[in-house]
Amino acid sequence: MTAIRAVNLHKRYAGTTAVADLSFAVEPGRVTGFLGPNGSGKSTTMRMILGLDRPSGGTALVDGRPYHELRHPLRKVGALLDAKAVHGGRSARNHLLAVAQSNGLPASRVNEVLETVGLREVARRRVGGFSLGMSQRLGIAAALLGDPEILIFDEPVNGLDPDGILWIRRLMRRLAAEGRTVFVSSHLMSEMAQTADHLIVIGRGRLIADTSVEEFIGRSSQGYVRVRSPRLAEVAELIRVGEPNGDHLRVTAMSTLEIGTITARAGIPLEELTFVQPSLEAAYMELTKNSLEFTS
Ligand SMILES: Nc1ncnc2c1ncn2[C@@H]1O[C@H](COP(=O)(O)OP(=O)(O)OP(=O)(O)O)[C@@H](O)[C@H]1O
Repeated sequence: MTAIRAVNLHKRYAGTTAVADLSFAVEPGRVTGFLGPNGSGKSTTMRMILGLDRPSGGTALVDGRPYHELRHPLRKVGALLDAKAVHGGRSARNHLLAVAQSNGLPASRVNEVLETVGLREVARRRVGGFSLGMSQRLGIAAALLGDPEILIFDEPVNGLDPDGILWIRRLMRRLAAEGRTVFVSSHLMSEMAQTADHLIVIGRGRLIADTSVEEFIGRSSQGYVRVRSPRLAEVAELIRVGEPNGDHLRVTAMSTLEIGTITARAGIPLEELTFVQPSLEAAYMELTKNSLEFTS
């Protein structure tokens, strides 16, 4: 059963289209990365899934229903959107107790989730004094309170130190291994490559790719050969398949050996003949380059 489904989702704010005709499905038992540059509409989409924003068109379904029709929403879906959006005067424990009580969840869950996120020792401290990493952990504790099948995390590693990042990655992998649905946004390909099984990539509110991470890596690891020569025009004419790119040629249809053999036979000197394996980040930049809100 598909856990989250967006069908022709659309969101317009005055003067801005934040999400445009967006359709995708998020399946259980894996981590699905929701990837896109800043301002591409990830938070808006997540807010529509969670019933916090009303779509201008289309629908967002959680377990086959709009969020507001779920009988026990927190038992179905837990979310971390903005970690700092909690009452700073309360202790971590009281914050979680308030969430549990107002949602008909047993108070016994509070200690369990405090333990899971490693905040037991600081449970009585005021949330207002928490670091960003501690706040993220608290937000995740709140998301886990109802022991939900579906988890939605918006940029959970933003601003965390390496320990915190590793911890969140492991937690997400564990939740998915338990058969839960994990839908997590990020603007960093490198982060998603290490955490996600599947990717939904958007740019300017539109779907760019819906693919497994494996496939994405496979597709983007084709590479090309960079050729530089003081007689570049002659090289281009000889090999015919090179694409001029500034002071060099980019060749995808020939190997370094083929190019080297042809140019050696013609007696043309080369300054450079390199096989370039693009990084995942580079592949992602290439994919989204036309959909950046601002380019520097
Ligand atoms: N309440 C709002 N009113 C007006 N415009 C908004 C509002 N919320 C978002 N937007 C606009 O909608 C677009 C998408 O924003 P959104 O926050 O969903 O993107 P994002 O991918 O989550 O970005 P980021 O990674 O920077 O959080 C942006 O152009 C943003 O300025």
